Amino acid sequence: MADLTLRDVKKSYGAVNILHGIDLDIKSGEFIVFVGPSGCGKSTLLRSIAGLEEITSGTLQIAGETVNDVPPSQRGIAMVFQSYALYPHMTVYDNMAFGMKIAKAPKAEIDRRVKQAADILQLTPYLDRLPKAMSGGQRQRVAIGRAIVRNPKVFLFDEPLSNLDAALRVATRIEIAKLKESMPQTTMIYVTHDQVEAMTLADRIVVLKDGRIEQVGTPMELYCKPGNLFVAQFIGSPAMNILPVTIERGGAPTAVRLPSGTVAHVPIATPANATGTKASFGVRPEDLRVADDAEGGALFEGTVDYIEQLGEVQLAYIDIGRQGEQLVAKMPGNAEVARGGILRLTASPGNLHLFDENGRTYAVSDRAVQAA
Ligand SMILES: Nc1ncnc2c1ncn2[C@@H]1O[C@H](COP(=O)(O)OP(=O)(O)OP(=O)(O)O)[C@@H](O)[C@H]1O
Repeated sequence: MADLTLRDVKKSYGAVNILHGIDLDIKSGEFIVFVGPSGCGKSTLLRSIAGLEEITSGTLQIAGETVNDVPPSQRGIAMVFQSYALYPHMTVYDNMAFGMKIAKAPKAEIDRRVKQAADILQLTPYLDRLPKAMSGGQRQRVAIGRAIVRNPKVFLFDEPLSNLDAALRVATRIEIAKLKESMPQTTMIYVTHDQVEAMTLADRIVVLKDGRIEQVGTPMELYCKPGNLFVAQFIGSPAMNILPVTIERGGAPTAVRLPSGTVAHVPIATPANATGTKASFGVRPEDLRVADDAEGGALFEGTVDYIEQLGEVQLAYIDIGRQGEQLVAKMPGNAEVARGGILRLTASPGNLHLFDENGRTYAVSDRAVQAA
């Protein structure tokens, strides 16, 4: 059981600032995932929590205790790395027992904990094997087992699945989700590049960019209500379509002029003085559908430039504007879409997004939705 509190945490390497004042509250037992583009500081933040990096300023508390100056081994944390970091000459059992042996724990207690962890991770048949006689997925389970044995308050994972092939990633991801269920008291923090891991494992996702937090929220909050353009385009695959628009009339709903010249009524409230300003209009590829003739005006009309057929779905790249604007639409794999054909597309008003000149979301209000 451990809450974590980060207050104005900064980290520099020499003159280079990497983390610019991170404020974050993590509740005991939460599964938190850090995501963000390469180099944004995810690993640095995780390693700072672990104590493997010393923070330059700010406060880091674990279970109410300020741990800025507490060495990693005394923080009650365990970390699982991408590279497994197993001892090649030791059996699975000895790898898992090693930390407790060093800590001079009683033999019977070590044995009980190793066997319990092996049971959770289905490693019991492999306890006498050496790591080289195991698959990548099994080795990563040993690395996780070694961390479980230490009974940590906080479990840290640094891209633990990125060395595994696609099928093993899926299987091990499910193992980690089940592991979380079997350890509901343990706080877990997980760094990944993988959207699916972030969406499926996280209670809350922390989106980082250039050493700053862009947004913290549940996976569905980030997907449905991204706070800004960056989060809107970072969460979801393929990325949300973004088009430059002008606000024709602020209010609720808001009238926006699309690049094609079409005026769309978006059920999002904007202030009256937004009239005439530039904005960004967003719609996710999966929210676009072919407009029904009976439905009246389509939002977009364009020529299919390219199609990527993925089986279950196909991605249609559609030229829609005079300035070369292109939309991606995710459509059923069996939909009749032809390269060079004309498509008329629309989306439910509730699935439209609007961002101000600075990239911040104009929030959907109930009043605006009713008015649309
Ligand atoms: N020891 C170091 N000395 C100097 N700069 C460093 C050091 N470690 C990391 N950095 C820099 O800090 C920045 C953040 O690195 P970090 O590894 O935390 O990013 P990340 O978000 O985890 O990236 P990735 O997703 O590629 O692993 C990068 O610009 C990196 O070059």
